[in-house]
Amino acid sequence: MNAEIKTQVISGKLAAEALLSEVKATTSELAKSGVQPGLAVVIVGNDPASQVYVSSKGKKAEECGFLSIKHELPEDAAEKDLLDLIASLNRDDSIHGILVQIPLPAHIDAGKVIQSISPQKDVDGFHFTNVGKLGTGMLETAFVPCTPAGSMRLIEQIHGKDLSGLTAVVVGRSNIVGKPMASLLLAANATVIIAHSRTKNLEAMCQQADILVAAVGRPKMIRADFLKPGATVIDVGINRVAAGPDEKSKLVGDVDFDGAIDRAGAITPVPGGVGPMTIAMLMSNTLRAASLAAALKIRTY
Ligand SMILES: NC(=O)C1=CN([C@@H]2O[C@H](COP(=O)(O)OP(=O)(O)OC[C@H]3O[C@@H](n4cnc5c(N)ncnc54)[C@H](OP(=O)(O)O)[C@@H]3O)[C@@H](O)[C@H]2O)C=CC1
Ligand SMILES: Nc1nc(=O)c2c([nH]1)NC[C@@H]1CN(c3ccc(C(=O)N[C@@H](CCC(=O)O)C(=O)O)cc3)C=[N+]21
Repeated sequence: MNAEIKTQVISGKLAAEALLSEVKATTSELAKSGVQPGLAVVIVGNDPASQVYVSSKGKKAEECGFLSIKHELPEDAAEKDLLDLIASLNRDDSIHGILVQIPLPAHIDAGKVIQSISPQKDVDGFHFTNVGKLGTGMLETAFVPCTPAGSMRLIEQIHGKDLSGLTAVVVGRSNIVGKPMASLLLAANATVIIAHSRTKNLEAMCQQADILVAAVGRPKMIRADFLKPGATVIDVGINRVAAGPDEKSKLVGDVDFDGAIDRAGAITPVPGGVGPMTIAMLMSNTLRAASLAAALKIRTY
């Protein structure tokens, strides 16, 4: 390890445990007034990676004391069946959060499905209403996408809530990670650069970053020489790669962790970084949805 830089490995696992224990405590408080948060997770098809994520979301929801419901639709389910299911979950008072696992099969219009979820139950923060609130800085009432929200909490551990004067580079511009991440960094006063596949000289761009967020989906693409010494590196990438001829596949991020650790000031590992925070934020968003729904039941006069 570099003698001059003492690199901090940011544990998303620990931060997620801390957040989940807060969620559990607030859930027990809410139970006293007869409210139990309910999360419905919908999965279409049997992609093995999606199955793993969905069951871990269900397990965490139960651990938090939530009502946890899973709906599994076959790969060839009609779009209308999925829309009908969402309509019934929208009407169901015991369900406060609805998550439709992405990706969906190609014959289903994912955009249409996402927009059919009630914005008040959109714990993924993908509905236009929530995207618009985030984009216009109305964070008090928005549901913020879980991965960027979780990443912000990890950044907060290093830099606090106010990122004034810091340059943040987000590599990736997807609607579920890159763009909302950039909006949150901007809302926290960072100067934000969004890089993507058409960016010229990515390496020089990344070297500007006091905070670098990698959300690309390319294993170990961000190397040590992309980093400004001492930078905070948030690795969102989850890439399953072959480990060896007879070994099981393993997970790697978008950052070359072993190289980057000698140059970064702080860095998230994969696994054990952003991933667990994503799931913890989903629980936090579901609790928030349940609390807001309960508050709205109180008479105004
Ligand atoms: N930890 C977690 O909880 C989560 C992790 N992920 C992971 O994060 C990663 C990104 O996910 P997601 O945003 O959905 O992915 P997308 O594939 O939707 O987006 C990838 C982005 O990276 C950009 N990109 C691709 N190649 C390059 C390149 N060579 N140079 C610069 N930019 C490039 C693309 O640019 P362009 O727009 O020009 O095509 C695009 O904006 C994946 O590994 C995914 O598995 C995702 C969600 C949650
Ligand atoms: N509607 C929707 N919302 C999502 O939030 C959503 C989605 N669809 N589709 C897929 C992506 C991906 N995603 C992850 C969540 C947790 C981990 C996670 O916990 N990862 C563990 C490792 C898990 C493992 O070993 O496979 C870790 O990084 O330590 C990873 C990825 C949520 N996504």
